[in-house]
Amino acid sequence: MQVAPVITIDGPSGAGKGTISAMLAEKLGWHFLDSGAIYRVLAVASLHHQIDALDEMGLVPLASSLDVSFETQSGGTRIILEGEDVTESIRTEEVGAVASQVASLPRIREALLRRQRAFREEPGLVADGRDMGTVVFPGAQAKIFLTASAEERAMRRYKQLKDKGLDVSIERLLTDIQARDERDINRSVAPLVPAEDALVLDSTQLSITQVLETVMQFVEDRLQNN
Ligand SMILES: Nc1ncnc2c1ncn2[C@@H]1O[C@H](COP(=O)(O)OP(=O)(O)OP(=O)(O)O)[C@@H](O)[C@H]1O
Ligand SMILES: Nc1ccn([C@@H]2O[C@H](COP(=O)(O)O)[C@@H](O)[C@H]2O)c(=O)n1
Repeated sequence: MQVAPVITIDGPSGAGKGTISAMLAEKLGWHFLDSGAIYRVLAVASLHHQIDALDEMGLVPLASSLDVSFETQSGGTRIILEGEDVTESIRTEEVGAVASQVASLPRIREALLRRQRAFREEPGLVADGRDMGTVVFPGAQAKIFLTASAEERAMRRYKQLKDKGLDVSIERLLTDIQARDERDINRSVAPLVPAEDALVLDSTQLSITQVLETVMQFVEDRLQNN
């Protein structure tokens, strides 16, 4: 049976995965999976239900039956958790930190696998995360590992949050990013690591346009030769 093609974009927090994945999906007219949003939603659900972020057995039923929907509207995708719009509230650094704790639990990752794979639909999928090319879609047609220095990623996040009118400290953002990197890289399951067949792209010195051009060229080449 023919299955829809997949392009995976993995990498650390703030590397630009979401930005590039959304642009690529738009250009190709493909679906887009922001897998980090699923972990973030679970983090918020754990707070709602007062389940500790490291209580693996307590979180499994919640992860397996997570009441979340991704509703595409003209202004973008709205994320609805248990009837509440959490599109903006899942984006805080605090929720990101809880998400990375929840994501370190093997049974939680297992419980979320099917939900992520269900996004693979015709005409194709661009999937953004940490383990898209290594675990969730190992047979993807093109895999990219997008990275940048922690200092550059903290600076990008700082500008992003300042633009939203939030008062943040760059030192604190850098510490948070380094802690999240450490947890994502060193966890026992699905650690943050480039897939063997991934294009590793360091965007520290590259603009969004330059990254998109490089990624597009690589993807076109892979899709033609697959
Ligand atoms: N090459 C780049 N140069 C400058 N700024 C960039 C670049 N790529 C992305 N950005 C900006 O950096 C910020 C973070 O990007 P983005 O949210 O896409 O990162 P991410 O890897 O998806 O992070 P996370 O995994 O935490 O969701 C955004 O404000 C985005 O516009
Ligand atoms: N495939 C993934 C995606 C995300 N995570 C974890 O979730 C945290 C939040 O992700 P963002 O991309 O929205 O920042 C992230 O720090 C990871 O710990 C994951 O493990 N696997």
